[in-house]
Amino acid sequence: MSEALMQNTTQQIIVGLGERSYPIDIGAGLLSRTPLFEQLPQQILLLSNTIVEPLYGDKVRAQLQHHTVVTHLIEDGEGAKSFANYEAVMDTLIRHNFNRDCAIIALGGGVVGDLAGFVAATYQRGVAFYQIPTTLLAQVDSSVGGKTAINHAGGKNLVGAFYQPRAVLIDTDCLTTLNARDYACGLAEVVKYGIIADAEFFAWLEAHQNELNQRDAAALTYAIQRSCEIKAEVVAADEREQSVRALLNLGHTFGHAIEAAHYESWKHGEAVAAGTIIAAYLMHQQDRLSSNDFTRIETLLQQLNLPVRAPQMPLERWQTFMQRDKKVQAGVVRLVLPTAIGQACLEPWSDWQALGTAIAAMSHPDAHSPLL
Ligand SMILES: NC(=O)c1ccc[n+]([C@@H]2O[C@H](COP(=O)([O-])OP(=O)(O)OC[C@H]3O[C@@H](n4cnc5c(N)ncnc54)[C@H](O)[C@@H]3O)[C@@H](O)[C@H]2O)c1
Ligand SMILES: O=C(O)C(=O)C[C@@H](O)[C@H](O)[C@H](O)COP(=O)(O)O
Ligand SMILES: [Zn+2]
Repeated sequence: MSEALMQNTTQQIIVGLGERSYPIDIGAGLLSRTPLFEQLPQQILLLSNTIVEPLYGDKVRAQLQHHTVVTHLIEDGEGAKSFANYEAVMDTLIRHNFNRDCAIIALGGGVVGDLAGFVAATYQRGVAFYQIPTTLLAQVDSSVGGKTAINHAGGKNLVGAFYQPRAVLIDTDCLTTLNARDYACGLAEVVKYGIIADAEFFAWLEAHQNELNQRDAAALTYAIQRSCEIKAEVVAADEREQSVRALLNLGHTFGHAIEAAHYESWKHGEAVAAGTIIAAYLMHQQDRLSSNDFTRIETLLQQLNLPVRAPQMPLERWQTFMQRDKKVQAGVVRLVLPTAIGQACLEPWSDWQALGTAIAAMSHPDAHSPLL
């Protein structure tokens, strides 16, 4: 048992959604805790992938010995958030006669969590859902807030549902096995919270970038905790993205276009980092973000091993994907735009010329992760 668990240093954050409120527990070694979750039903589907299950599957199943557990594994990678896997998981549930009082536990990163959540939202019109996120990105972002989805060839997350988990269990020890690129991806979403909501947190990230890059346990736990606090607060205020929740999409309108065009070579966090720079540059160009703040954003992302230039694509290609963004209203793209560190707004944007200039300035033919 890890020292943190023995000292009982679990942090708990509540996502306040009335009767659908749920806890996020954060700590080292939590996978060895009994029970993993309160009031789990008898039938459990453990959804994981071929990378994560060999690492942590036994630990989870060891805590579920009094339950009937069926494990379903999907392949690794963004491509697994697919209609084919959605159907395959449904087949497993039906083949094993899972009833509506079953539970689905997601063990993995954002891909596993998003697919598991969408299955949980729709199997027999909705069954209990639990998240055990194992990437930094999933721990700070995707496991919290109930956005679930699969991808379509026409774009990211185009088919999905808002469906909240019953609980989220974050074992920070899982991050020891994560590769450097996926670790950096999580930091992109952490930086996002600083930019949209908390200038002090952003300054803390600048001051602690060395510790974060070295995965220092204390720094990492604080970064996860603060990120989850911000996300929980935003989701509680606007569960279905009618207003303030849209800010969590900073960099994503551009980022999703990059991902959709380059699923093989760009990971979500990397695309979000490059998208954030485009949004920041656009505001800087319009004199609505100071050059000091623009430079701070660019520098921090670089220091955290994230790309700060997007791949080059014709403007029409950007436009095709961006027009499918879920924030589009009456055909007009709405962008999340940083106006200062700690502050952002959501704005309709129809000036494609200015957008094209910003995209071109922040794109590069050799753009890719600095860790490649
Ligand atoms: N629902 C939301 O609110 C939300 C938020 C952000 C991102 N997302 C989605 O999440 C996905 C990205 O998530 P991600 O970055 O976790 O990607 P991912 O799920 O593909 O995981 C990244 C890689 O890490 C591996 N992995 C996972 N845990 C590991 C561990 N502990 N040790 C070693 N390897 C491990 C995975 O097998 C994969 O190869 C995207 O599809 C994105 O759209 C959703
Ligand atoms: O929780 C949210 O709200 C977010 O936007 C979080 C994002 O980091 C995440 O990538 C989300 O899946 C994007 O959602 P989408 O609605 O743009 O598909
Ligand atoms: Zn994201």
